[in-house]
Amino acid sequence: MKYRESLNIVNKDLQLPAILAINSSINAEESLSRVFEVLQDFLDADGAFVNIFDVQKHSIVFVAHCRRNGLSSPLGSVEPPRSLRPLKITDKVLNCSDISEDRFTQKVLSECLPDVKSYLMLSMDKEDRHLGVVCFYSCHYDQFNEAQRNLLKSLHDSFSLMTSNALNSVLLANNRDLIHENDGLKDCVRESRMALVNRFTARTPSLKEITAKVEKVSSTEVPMLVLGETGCGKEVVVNLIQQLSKRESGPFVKLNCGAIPETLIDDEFFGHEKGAFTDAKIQKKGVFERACGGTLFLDEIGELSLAAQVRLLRVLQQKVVTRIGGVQSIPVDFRLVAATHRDLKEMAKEGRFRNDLLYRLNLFPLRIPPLRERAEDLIPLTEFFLNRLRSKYGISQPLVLSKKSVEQMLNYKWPGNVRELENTLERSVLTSSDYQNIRVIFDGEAGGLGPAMSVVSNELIKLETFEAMQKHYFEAVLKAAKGKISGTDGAAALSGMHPNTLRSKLDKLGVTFKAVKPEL
Ligand SMILES: Nc1ncnc2c1ncn2[C@@H]1O[C@H](COP(=O)(O)OP(=O)(O)OP(=O)(O)O)[C@@H](O)[C@H]1O
Repeated sequence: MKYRESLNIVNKDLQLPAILAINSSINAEESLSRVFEVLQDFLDADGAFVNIFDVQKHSIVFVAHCRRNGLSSPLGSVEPPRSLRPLKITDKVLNCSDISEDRFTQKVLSECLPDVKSYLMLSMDKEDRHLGVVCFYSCHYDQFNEAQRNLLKSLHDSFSLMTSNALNSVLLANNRDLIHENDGLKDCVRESRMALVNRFTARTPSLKEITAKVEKVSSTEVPMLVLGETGCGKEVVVNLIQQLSKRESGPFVKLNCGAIPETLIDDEFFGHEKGAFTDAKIQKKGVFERACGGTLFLDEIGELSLAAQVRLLRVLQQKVVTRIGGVQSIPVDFRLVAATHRDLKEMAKEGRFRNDLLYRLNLFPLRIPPLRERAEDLIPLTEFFLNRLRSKYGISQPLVLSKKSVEQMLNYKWPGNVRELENTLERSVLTSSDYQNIRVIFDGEAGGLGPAMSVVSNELIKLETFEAMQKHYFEAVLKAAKGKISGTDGAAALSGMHPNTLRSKLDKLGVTFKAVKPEL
């Protein structure tokens, strides 16, 4: 046999053990060190490495490295040199006898393996995409011959598998990093959203108790039903549920069932295809579809007709919807939170609410007690609202309720609950002439439920709109200040506001004034 032909013959004695060594592990480091052991005498290489190209991070990542003396050190990753191009590797393996002829590789290895002088390099590509390389190197020039190159060429497919496994591991790790980063970002968003909720919600003792319950089930997907009289804070609690849930970054879709006429409920629920009816100019998604991946809040669920309840139940069971005029079944994935001031059990007994729907909704009911049963909440809520009013109206001094008013408030029944408290305080502050001794004016329409009603003068109970009240108040203040805005005896000082805030307030209310000349 001629010398040249003998070089083309692959060393069969080594081929099979090498393939077995490569395939012995899915861990690239283990495979490489095993195959290196099999090939090291034949190749007479000083070391070998595998690197892959990470497209996401645009870097060359060394995933495995081993050296003849058994020592290997992690090589990390490097950015591909921008101004240089890699050598084109034809016929699967490149035999480079002098690294200075391949400036790209020379640059890539300059930091981590500066002593490399020659190498056999297998290029791993898939459909025009470069995956990485497997390289056996020497610290001497002109180390490798054709027989060695042929052997590596015959192992190309096995090395390919090893490289793509390594690439997958890197991509998985990247994914994990991204998930981690995403979780971190979600935590940040959640914290800032919670801070926002905290800013607009008084952390009353009852609310803390409710929040603890909500947190307990926050990792589950159970539907929740929030019960309570009107104005007691059901929506506040629903917002908390959403913010504490796993779906907090998903959509939060609200539908007030009491505000939708029966004829439109299907359209709200299911949406429609373009052209489904005369007015259907464009396609519309229903609430179930819009809430996909997030939370659907059905407020006033007790107002749903029996027919609409059937349709809701079907969606909850089958988790698919079809738009009006459509044929396609669209899968929907949402968490349901419902609220009502009605007694659904009573309604079910009377046949006005479906038992099967109630059963589904009532897995985790949260009852918010009316304000009259939450004496411990009254003071923190009052403080919270008074502080909010101060910043809303730019009042610099603290707002203090009269002692008598506080007593009346504690005895009052608050039929309109927290909403009534909020409105009552706003009205009282706006009509008060002494912020250090504010007399609370209770709701005249409340039906004489509290003792306070008797002490409020009828004239005040004939309530005007807030705007009109404010207008009258500021006109009176201006009159008392003889039209002066600033200064110690000016209207701003009298109303405890900054002069600029007062001017813009007067502007908004359309209060015109002229400075009145002091009488001589
Ligand atoms: N803990 C709280 N802190 C601050 N404001 C609150 C709190 N609870 C309720 N409120 C306020 O009271 C008002 C009524 O609350 P909310 O709308 O949540 O009540 P609701 O029970 O959903 O009422 P409805 O049955 O009429 O829909 C809102 O302005 C809300 O901001």
